[in-house]
Amino acid sequence: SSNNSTLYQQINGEQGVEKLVDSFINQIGRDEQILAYFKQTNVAHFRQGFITHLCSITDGPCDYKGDNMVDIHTGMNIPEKDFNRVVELLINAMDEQQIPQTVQNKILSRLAPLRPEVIDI
Ligand code: HEM
Repeated sequence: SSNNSTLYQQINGEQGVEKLVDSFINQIGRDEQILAYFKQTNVAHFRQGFITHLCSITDGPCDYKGDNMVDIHTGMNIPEKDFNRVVELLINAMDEQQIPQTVQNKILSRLAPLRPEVIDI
C-alpha cells in the first residue's frame, strides 16, 4: 500500500508531475475554448509554475513562489463551465498517465477548494 507516502510520491515524484503537466498542456492545446485563455501566455513559464504548484499541493519538496491563484486569474472572468472543462482536461491527462482513480480523487479534492479563487474573478 502507498498509504504512508505523500501524494507527490504516489504520482511518481518530479518525473511524474512533469509528465502529467505535459499531458495537461497537450490537452489544453487541443481544446479551442480553453486554449483561447492562453493566447498571451508564455507556455514555458506556465509549465514551470503549474509543475511547482502541483508539487507543492501534493506535499512534494517544492515551494510555489508564483503569484497567488486570485492574482493570476483576476480579469479572466472564468465561468464555472470553463473551470469544469479544465478539470476534465486534467482528468484526461491523469488517465493518459495511468494515475490510479484513488490518487486522482485525492488530487481533485486538493484542487476543489481553489475553485472560488479562480472562478468569476
Ligand atoms: C483549480 C484550478 C486551477 C489551478 C490550481 C490553476 C493554477 C495556475 C497556476 C499555478 C498558474 C501560474 C503558472 C505560472 O507560474 O505562470 C496558472 C496560470 C494560468 N491559468 Fe490557471 N489554474 C486553475 C484553473 C484555471 C482555469 C479554469 C483557467 C481557464 C479556463 C485557467 C487559466 C490560466 C491561464 C490563462 C494562466 C496563465 C496566465 C499567464 O499568462 O500569466 N486556470 N494557473
